[in-house]
Order: sequence, then structure tokens, then C-alpha cells
Amino acid sequence: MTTVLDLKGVTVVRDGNDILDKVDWTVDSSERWVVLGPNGAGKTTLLQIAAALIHPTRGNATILESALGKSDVFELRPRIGFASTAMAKRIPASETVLDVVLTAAYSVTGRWNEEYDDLDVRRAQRVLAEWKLGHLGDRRFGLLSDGEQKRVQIARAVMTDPELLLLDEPAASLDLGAREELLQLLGGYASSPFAPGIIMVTHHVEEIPRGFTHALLLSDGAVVRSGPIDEVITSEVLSEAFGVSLEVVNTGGRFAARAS
Ligand SMILES: Nc1ncnc2c1ncn2[C@@H]1O[C@H](COP(=O)(O)OP(=O)(O)OP(=O)(O)O)[C@@H](O)[C@H]1O
Repeated sequence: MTTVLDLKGVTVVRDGNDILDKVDWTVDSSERWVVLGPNGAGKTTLLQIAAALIHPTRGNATILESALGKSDVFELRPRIGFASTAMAKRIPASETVLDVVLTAAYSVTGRWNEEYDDLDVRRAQRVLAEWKLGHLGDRRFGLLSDGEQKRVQIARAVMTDPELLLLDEPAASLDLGAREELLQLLGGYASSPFAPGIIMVTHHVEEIPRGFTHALLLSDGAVVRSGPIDEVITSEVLSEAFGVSLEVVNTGGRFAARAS
């Protein structure tokens, strides 16, 4: 077990506001974290710190044992898998699904004239099969359904065998069938002892896959509660964070919430 993320007093200031406020957080390689919180709580900003895309204004962030600000982020970033809608927008619609995943090995989006190694091609095909995309390798990314596109984003993020995997709302906008299909795949992946440390941002407790072990609840840039998932995803804690009286139930590792 190794620490993949260690934040100490991390504060991010934008336009004079502390959009992250003295965040302390440690993530271990064996842990799968979900980050929840109201709109504007700072979840995406927190993920951007974890992805080494931005630096804290104050405090210290250590990612994969490299201190931000004291190490080369261009060496660090390829070790982190990041699936987000913002990232997906940079993928050319005309790119084939196989190339979307394959180009991750070269840290680019959009195939040019690179020669790819047979080993990389075989690995990309294996990853596509694992994410139930094996039959779509030749299809253009822009022609896929939302659910398929989300799975391709994750396949691309895991292609390089990352040591830390970041998922920004992987199930957002999916219909019920596509959501459940994705959650099953994510749950299987998260339960594997070979998976890296995972951090997933979501708006809905219904979108937490089985196998997730910890939760961090943010509100107004500050950590309201963090720890083992059963201690954080509770009626009492979520009601306080969202400012509404909520009833949360856990059925076999899947959560649901509604106003009480
Ligand atoms: N570059 C910026 N300049 C000014 N304010 C910013 C900047 N980036 C984010 N913010 C503000 O910081 C707050 C936190 O933003 P962030 O996107 O991290 O929240 P979030 O929890 O991901 O929100 P949501 O759930 O709505 O996606 C918001 O109020 C946002 O408007």
C-alpha cells in the first residue's frame, strides 16, 4: 500500500475567494474514493489538483510521492488517468475508438502519423474488450452513444496502467440502462486488487459503484466529512451538507437518497 495523494492545508484562491479551503486528505492505493458535494463546492477544483493540472495557492499537495511545485508535472501527469467530459471534448469526433484509446499511450488526442507498437495495439484491444467496446474499435468516436463515449473515456484513462485514476462524473447524463452497465463495469474494476487508487466525483449517491470504500464530502470548499463510505454517506451527514432533510439507504453496497 502506498499513498497516492496527500493534501495538507490545500487552499485555492480565485477572484479573492477560497474555492478550496485548507483541505487535508490522504488517499491510499488500495482505496476507492467518491467525492460528493453541492454545486460549486469545489469538487472539480479538487480533482484538478489531484491531476496535477493546477497548483494550490497555499498548502502542500503530494501526488504519487511527488510534491507539486517541486517536481516535473510533465513526468507526473502520464502516471495519472483522468476521464472527464472536458477531456472528451478534445477528442476529434472522426477518431476511431481504437485510436482514442491507443493515443493515450502517447499522451495525445488525435492520431497523426505515429507508428504504434503491436504491443500497444494489443493492449488497447484488450482494454476495449474489458470495457465492452471490443466490437466498436473501428467506429468513429463522434458517432457513439453517450454511454459508449463514457466507457471509451475510461478505457483511455486506464490504457496506460495509471497509478491514480480520476473520474469526473462518469455516469452523468446516462440513461438508466447505460448507467447501470457502466456502474457494473466500474464496480468490477474498483473491486480488483490490481486497480490503482481511484477518486470519482459525482452528484448522486445512486452513481456510486459497488466496491467504493471511502467518501469525502465537500461544501463551500471545505471538507465536511471524510472517511469510510458507510460513515460518510448517511442521512445525517448528507442532510447537513446539502441543507435538506435526506433519507439515505444502502442496499447491498448501492446507495439511494431522497428527501425525508
Ligand atoms: N478559474 C476560476 N475563477 C473564479 N472562480 C472559479 C474558477 N474556477 C472555479 N471557480 C468557482 O469556484 C467554485 C468551485 O468550483 P468547482 O467547479 O470546483 O465546483 P464543483 O463542486 O465541481 O461544482 P459543480 O458541482 O457545479 O460541478 C465555484 O463557485 C466556481 O464558480
